[in-house]
Amino acid sequence: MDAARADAHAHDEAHAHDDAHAHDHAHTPAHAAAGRAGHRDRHTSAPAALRAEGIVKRFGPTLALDEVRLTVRPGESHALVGRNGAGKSTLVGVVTGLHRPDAGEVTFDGDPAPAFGDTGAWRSRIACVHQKSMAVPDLTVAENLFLGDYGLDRGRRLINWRGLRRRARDLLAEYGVEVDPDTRAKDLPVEHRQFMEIARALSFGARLIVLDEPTAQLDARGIQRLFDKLRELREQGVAFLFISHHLQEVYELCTTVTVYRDARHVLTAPVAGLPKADLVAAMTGESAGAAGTWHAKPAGADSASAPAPGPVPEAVPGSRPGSAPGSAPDHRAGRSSAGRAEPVLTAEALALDGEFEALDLAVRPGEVLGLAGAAAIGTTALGDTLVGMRAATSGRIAVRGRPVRSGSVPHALDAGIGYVPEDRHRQGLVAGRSVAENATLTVTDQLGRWGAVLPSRTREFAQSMIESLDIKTRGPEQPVSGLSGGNQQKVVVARALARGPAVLVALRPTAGVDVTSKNALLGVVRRVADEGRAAVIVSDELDDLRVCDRVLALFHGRVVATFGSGWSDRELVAAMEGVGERE
Ligand SMILES: Nc1ncnc2c1ncn2[C@@H]1O[C@H](COP(=O)(O)OP(=O)(O)OP(=O)(O)O)[C@@H](O)[C@H]1O
Repeated sequence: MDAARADAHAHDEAHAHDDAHAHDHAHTPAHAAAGRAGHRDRHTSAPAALRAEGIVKRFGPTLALDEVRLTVRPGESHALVGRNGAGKSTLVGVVTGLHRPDAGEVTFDGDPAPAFGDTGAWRSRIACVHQKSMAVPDLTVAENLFLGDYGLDRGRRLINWRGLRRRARDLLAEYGVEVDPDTRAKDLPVEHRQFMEIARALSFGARLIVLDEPTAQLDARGIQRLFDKLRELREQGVAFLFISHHLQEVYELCTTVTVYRDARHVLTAPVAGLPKADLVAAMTGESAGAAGTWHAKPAGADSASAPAPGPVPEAVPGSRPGSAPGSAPDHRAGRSSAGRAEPVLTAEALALDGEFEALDLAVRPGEVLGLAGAAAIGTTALGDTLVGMRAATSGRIAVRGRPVRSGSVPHALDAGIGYVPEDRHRQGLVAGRSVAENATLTVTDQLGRWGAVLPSRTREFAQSMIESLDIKTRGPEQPVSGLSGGNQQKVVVARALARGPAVLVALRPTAGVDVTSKNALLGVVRRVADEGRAAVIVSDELDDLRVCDRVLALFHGRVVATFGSGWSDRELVAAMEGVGERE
């Protein structure tokens, strides 16, 4: 057992016996707030808002939860963290009445959980605000708030629309949510949609809300407003279970953290005083490696300075428009000659009306270019345009000097542009198909003669991807729908790499990916460039951008600043927020 593991083990031991033990140390502001709000703490034996004990859940041969436990106190912000596939979503499914556990017990405020299938009773106990909207897009906020609950009209055939709107306004006001009840859900910014769903949950009586990666689609200001709102509600005794891969957010918002690893509970501890390295060690079972030192050595130095950049999976033979990893005589050739070499990807006067203004780009061999900016202000549209998802209003794109037809994904693929889309559910994966089939979707023409896909080649190729990207799956044959969210994202990246692209364009590639896999994925992107190809990362995640050699910050569809690799978080964030000064 190494030191870190021993450390994590010590934590396990310290906290394994009784979750409540962790709370002995947790006299945090939240607990004080809960006390002020009239909520008894454990010393006056208040029952837990949620207690799950000995939960077991299997999906076929997969043991997703192995006798895990979780206790959330009234008015507490409790983080549940763990690597992709650790069992977090499955636990949420169990405690929200979505999955029936194979064993174990769930109680709310000391009462047994409602009967399986009694949705009304479950939602008066607990609600989950998902990453993806659960609202009906074409209905207004008021209609969504009271969907399936026309209580004010019970016994009447007609819905009292005016009453509904008034009640919606009262409800939103009660929780301090400033959203117009007449807005259609599809027109709401993500942040307001989340507020609406929180208000809806509270209106059913729930005092415990699960937030599943709530900040995934918010910009920095949106995150602050969300956190302010959550703190305010916590003061009123509302408890939160916060699922996140952003550990700094766990430290900022939560008072207690529980870690699951490989379907098991490994740690529950107060957040204050828990070193981040210990938390990561508990998640991974090993000591945390140095992260984020992508540019530790000057350009042209040996690439060994980057943290654990796993090997880029071998692309399917004969499939690569880009240079083959093995064929690049000098793996660092790209970076060292980045200034001179012909660009791999160019865009000239590229523009898309309403999204971004005419801009020029040149990404050279060995270079990772970052396009930084919130999704809402043109960066996603720019990424989509580079990969053919959207047709530019004007301008040209070329790969190694060869023009690429605008607005055609197949043409972009043939030209050597590999694409990691942002929304893996909509654009990334075919749910019913296996990991192997999904990973090779872009190369089926290379996997057998005359269009026949040879299962053995598909499997072999998928297996190498599974190993290189550390995809947690039962094997290449498992349907992707059975993978955890983060592991699905890795399959999307595998698919983009399958063709050995000349340039890899990745939109927020690490969204939903755990802390260790994030480094592995970014390492793969880095290596694509180090092998003499090129990469573009479109993101507002600072960790994604750290791997870039050059970052262009966009604000309202315009490049407002350019950074080399030595930027500080503050100056890059300021540029993305439109208040930067560096050009
Ligand atoms: N519907 C399902 N069918 C089969 N296996 C499943 C299903 N849902 C989850 N699993 C398996 O259960 C395990 C736990 O998955 P879960 O989604 O709970 O992980 P997670 O911790 O939420 O991961 P992530 O951070 O990637 O979302 C994984 O091995 C996953 O493959």
